[in-house]
Amino acid sequence: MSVTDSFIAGLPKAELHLHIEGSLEPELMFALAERNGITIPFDSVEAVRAAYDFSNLQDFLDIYYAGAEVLRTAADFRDLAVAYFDRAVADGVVHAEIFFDPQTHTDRSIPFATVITGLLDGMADAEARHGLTSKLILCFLRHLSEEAAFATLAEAEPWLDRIAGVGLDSSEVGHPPAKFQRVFAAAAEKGLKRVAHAGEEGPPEYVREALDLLAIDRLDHGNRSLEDAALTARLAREGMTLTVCPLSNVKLCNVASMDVHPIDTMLRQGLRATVNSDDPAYFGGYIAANYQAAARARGLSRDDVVTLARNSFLGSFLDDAAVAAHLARLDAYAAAA
Ligand SMILES: Nc1ncnc2[nH]cnc12
Ligand SMILES: [Zn+2]
Repeated sequence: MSVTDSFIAGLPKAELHLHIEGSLEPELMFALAERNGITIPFDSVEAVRAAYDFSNLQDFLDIYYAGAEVLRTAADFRDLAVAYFDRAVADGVVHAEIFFDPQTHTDRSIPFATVITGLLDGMADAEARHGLTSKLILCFLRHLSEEAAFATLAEAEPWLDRIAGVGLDSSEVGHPPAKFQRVFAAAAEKGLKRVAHAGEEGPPEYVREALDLLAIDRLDHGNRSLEDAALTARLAREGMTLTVCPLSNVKLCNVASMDVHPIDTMLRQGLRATVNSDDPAYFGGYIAANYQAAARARGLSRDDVVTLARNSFLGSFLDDAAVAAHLARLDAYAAAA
């Protein structure tokens, strides 16, 4: 059976790959710039959107880090998170595990505590108003040094009971997972989960390093794993969750067009693929738009999109009872809709 946009929007789902700084819409960017007395190098919201034309990951990252300049106070981080959660709820998200990049802020002298207290406030607001649960994943910027990552982990120490895991993002090629093996081991010793971007632009070898050297619990993107049949078989065998981001892949030119996106190939090869929005303010759509675009272009069935949503709960860091409760609600939705 073909799948409708409204079925997708109402489908209970978890979002597992979302950079909170990447949910900064141009309207909020202007509002925060004004509130904080900052001048930004754009005349209008339309001019900002027009600048979002990327030919690779680095093109995007340059603009994304510049955009984050307007985030200064705990209220800014709270407002950013509240705006994301409001949009996510409208897209059927019932649980979100969100990335934040503390180094983007601490390197501008914004205290770690300012960032995290604002985000935690926004998370509490989403749970109170919408019943949406969420977890935080602290990402190390891989273009920076191992030493800087260790310093960030040390700064996070007072907050570790409110951080579910660590991740690895930013410029992939030239910064292999091996560079962060020791800091990931230290994070594991502190009881933190581990995820890493790998195989977005980098080769399958980076995915192997993420598995073998970082002992990841989840693989962010992972698209280029498909170039290596043995690696693909291993990911399927090990039940590794891939957090795939279709609109991001097209916008960053990692996939030529949605018509050739490999999301259906991933499912057919037995990979536990999920669909996510990555940096929705920059890539043209939130999670439902990602499901819808991929479903339309690749002819996904209703069962396929239910499988993607099921995978999002199975791949989450929720406990078994919470996962079971979400799966029961998902099954009830699929049976009734
Ligand atoms: N898609 C992406 N890849 C790597 N780092 C990122 N930071 C924000 N979005 C990212
Ligand atoms: Zn990402």
